[in-house]
Amino acid sequence: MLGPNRYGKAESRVVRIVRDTARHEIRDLNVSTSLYGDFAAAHTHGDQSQVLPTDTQKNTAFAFAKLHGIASPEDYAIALGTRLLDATPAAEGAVVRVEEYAWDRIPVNGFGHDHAFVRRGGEVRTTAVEVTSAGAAVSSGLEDLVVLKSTGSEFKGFLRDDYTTLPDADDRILATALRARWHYRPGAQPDWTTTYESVRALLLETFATTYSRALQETLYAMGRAVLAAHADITRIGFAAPNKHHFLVDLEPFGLDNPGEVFIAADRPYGLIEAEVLREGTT
Ligand SMILES: O=c1[nH]c(=O)c2[nH]c(=O)[nH]c2[nH]1
Repeated sequence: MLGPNRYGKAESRVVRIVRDTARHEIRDLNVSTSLYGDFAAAHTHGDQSQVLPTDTQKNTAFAFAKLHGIASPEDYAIALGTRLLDATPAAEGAVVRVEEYAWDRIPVNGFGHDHAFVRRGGEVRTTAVEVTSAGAAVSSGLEDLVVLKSTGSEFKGFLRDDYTTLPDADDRILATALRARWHYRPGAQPDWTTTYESVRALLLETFATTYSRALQETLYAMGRAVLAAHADITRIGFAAPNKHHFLVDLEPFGLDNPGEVFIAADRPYGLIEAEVLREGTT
């Protein structure tokens, strides 16, 4: 038997320039769409009559960047998902995932240039919208928010067995490339961008100011801070690689090393994942 299935166009790179004035704006997105529903005939009988081609989905992503603009990734994804669902009778749902890459104006003589931009490093803003007849379920997030604190972090008192070699750490570097995704309550229509910026600021501030007994405790504190400040958000999930920094033994060179020189290991890394939910939600 055919099991669950979905199909769509992954990673359309949609760049939208707003050029109504000499001072241009840029939005740079990576857009993935998919449809699910009753597409059994396409799998069992090669019948494409209910299949809106992935090529059409891609075209719609570009057309909607022109027609609707990109006020925010969330607004754009809701509009696109609604259109794809409406256009496809067999579809029960449309899922639109967006990553946004940020560009800053290049400073020239102290002012941001009108039409020359420099890509902001690393961090990506994300959204995932699922549109069904019940409405749009929206989650938003970020990836690769790389943060480090050079003290204020320990890891000790852990379970030990025959294979444990890790010593207690009273004062270590804590670093991660954070992935976070938060879910809005059904029907919420906050200012998506203001909320994104507020959540990002709360994550950073909590990371900075919370003494960490483990990355697990830090994630939980960050999640609680977000839920406390945003009634529209029902849960937030994290994936945080523990980017280990090991103290280098400088004794062979007659040097002490009181937490000053580290080797940054890129792998393996601890991978700490957690969700924080508002009570009464699942
Ligand atoms: O914050 C941490 N959590 C762990 O679960 C763990 N395990 C480990 O080896 N180091 C760390 N650090």
